[in-house]
Parts: sequence; C-alpha cells; structure tokens
Amino acid sequence: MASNDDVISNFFGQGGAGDQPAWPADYRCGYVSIVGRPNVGKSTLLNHILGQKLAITSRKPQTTRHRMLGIVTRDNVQAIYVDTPGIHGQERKAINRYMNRAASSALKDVDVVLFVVDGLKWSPDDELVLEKLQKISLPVLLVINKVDTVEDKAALLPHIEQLTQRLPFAEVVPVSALKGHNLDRLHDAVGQRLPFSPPFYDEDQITDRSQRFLAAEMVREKIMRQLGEEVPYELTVEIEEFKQEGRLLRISACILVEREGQKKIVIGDNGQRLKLIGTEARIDMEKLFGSKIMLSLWVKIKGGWSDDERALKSLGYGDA
Ligand SMILES: Nc1nc2c(ncn2[C@@H]2O[C@H](COP(=O)(O)OP(=O)(O)OP(=O)(O)O)[C@@H](O)[C@H]2O)c(=O)[nH]1
Repeated sequence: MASNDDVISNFFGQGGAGDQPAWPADYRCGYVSIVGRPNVGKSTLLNHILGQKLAITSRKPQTTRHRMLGIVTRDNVQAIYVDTPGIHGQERKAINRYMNRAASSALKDVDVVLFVVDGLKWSPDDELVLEKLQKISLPVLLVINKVDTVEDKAALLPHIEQLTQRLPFAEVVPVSALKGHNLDRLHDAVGQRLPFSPPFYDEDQITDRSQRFLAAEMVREKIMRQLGEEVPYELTVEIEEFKQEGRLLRISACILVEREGQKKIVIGDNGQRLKLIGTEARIDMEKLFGSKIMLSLWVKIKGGWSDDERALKSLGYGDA
C-alpha cells in the first residue's frame, strides 16, 4: 500500500521519475505598471494590449479610480498590467488623495514601468510623474502614445532625446493605443524585462476583478461619456443585484450622486439619458460577459461621500 508521503508527492507531481516541468524554463511572468498623468491614454492602452475592453475610458480626465489588473498571456510571457489613476498635483478631496495613493503604490512591487505620455505634449503633471520615476530603480519604458495625432513626426526625436537625458529609459516605444499601432513591439519590450517565472494566473484569465466590479465600471463609463463636462466627479455606482438566471444575467445597479440637481442631470428629460446609459452599458456587458443581460439602473442621492473617508471605505475605495 502507498504511504501517505507517496500519495502526497504523487498528488503534487513532485519527485516522480520522468516528471516534466509544466512550463518552459524561459517562461517569463511579472507585473507591469502603467503610469502617466490623467488623459494620456493609459486605459485605452491597457484595453488594446488585452484585446478586450476592460478598463473604462473617456475624454474626461480622472476616469480611472481603482487599481485593476489586466493579464496578457502570449508567446511564453505573462505580463500582469496594473492600470492606475493619473497622478496629479491637487489633493483637495479624499477621493483625489485615494487616487494619488493608488497611483504611487503601483510603483512598488512591479518589475517594469510604462511611462505613458501624450505625443509631444508636456505639462507640469507629466513633470510630476517623471520626478516620481527618477526616484525608483526599475526599468522604465517611455511609451509615446497618440502618435497618430503628431503631425510633425520629425519633432519626436528631439523630444525623446530631451526626456532620455532626464531619465535613462530602458526603451522608447511610440504607439497609438487607439489604433493598436506598435503594441506587439511594446509586448516584446515588456516581456524581455520580466523575470523568468511560471505564470501566476491561468493563461486565459484577463483580470483579477469580479464581473460585479466590471459591471459597475461599465455603467460609470457610460455616465461619464453621456454627461461630458456636466458629470460630477462625486459619482459612484454600486451593484445591488448580480444574478445568473439560466442564460440571463440579471444586474441591478444604483448610481449614487451627491445632490438633487445631479440626480436630475443623470436621469435626463423623461428618463431619456438614464435609458441611453443603460442601453450602452448593457451592450458592452453582453460583449464582455458573453451572456444576455437584463439591466436595471437607479439613481440615489448620498450626501458628501466623496469627502468622507469612511463612506469611501464602505464603497470599496479603502484598500489602496
Ligand atoms: N488619437 C488618439 N487618441 C487616444 C489614443 N489613446 C487614447 N486616446 C484618447 O484619449 C482619451 C483619454 O484616454 P484614457 O485611456 O481614458 O486616458 P487615461 O490616461 O486612462 O485617463 P485617466 O483615467 O484620466 O487617467 C480618450 O478620449 C481616448 O480615446 C491614441 O492613441 N490616439
């Protein structure tokens, strides 16, 4: 009869004759931070690298509030991306302090950093990020995004030269996140700098976040897009019901705003705006979850939450 030790070692596949390692020795896996000031295209970049819409995007800065992992597994490389809120100078309210903390913590415990900038544009907020990066000793890749918008391509070289003098970048990769240009080169450049290691996540897993969380983010994105400049930063979405019923996924979400006026704006005349937000969010969710969705949206007033650390914690903002 087999001893306990034999049973255990057989179960874990250790020590047996002819055992093959499950992963090639040159497999690489590690964490990659995407940092940059708001609106340079970090979330768009992550979505296109993943080949799937995961992070929410809009023309409005500070769309990204949470840290979330996006996992890309290809060519014996598993790159685990950390999307972060844009780093910015102003910390007036608790929500802004939270976002700065989340962005700074993304520079710890990673293997490679992508510093994303917007074409030839350079602002004090870019400067702030560069200064943070000068203090760390990790390989930093300069990702010049939105090159599709740069008319004077010849001006890119002196710009790169100037920035490289401030920080010796491991590599400079011009890309267009929106058009998906040069992203393979970026994947290779990242892969070469990750440590040799088996993958940490299943090879078909694309994020560490729950479907519930992603559903709330989809709704938030549609609100930001619909409302443009009118949208209050002080707005959040809570999922109240998330239930699979046969082939139907029933989702009920509550949009929390601070004031009566904001509630009216989100709902719109005769509820038209809320209806549109719901339809667009549902279409995205059906694509991402591969299921038929029944989505109900509600708007509620919750006074002053964005300036209240305790309320933030209760809504899941406290773990940065
Ligand atoms: N033309 C062009 N626009 C882009 C490109 N990448 C992103 N954008 C646009 O830039 C805007 C901001 O993109 P986001 O991905 O939300 O930017 P972000 O850096 O994640 O922003 P925060 O969440 O505020 O930190 C959106 O309107 C994108 O469509 C690009 O390669 N070319």
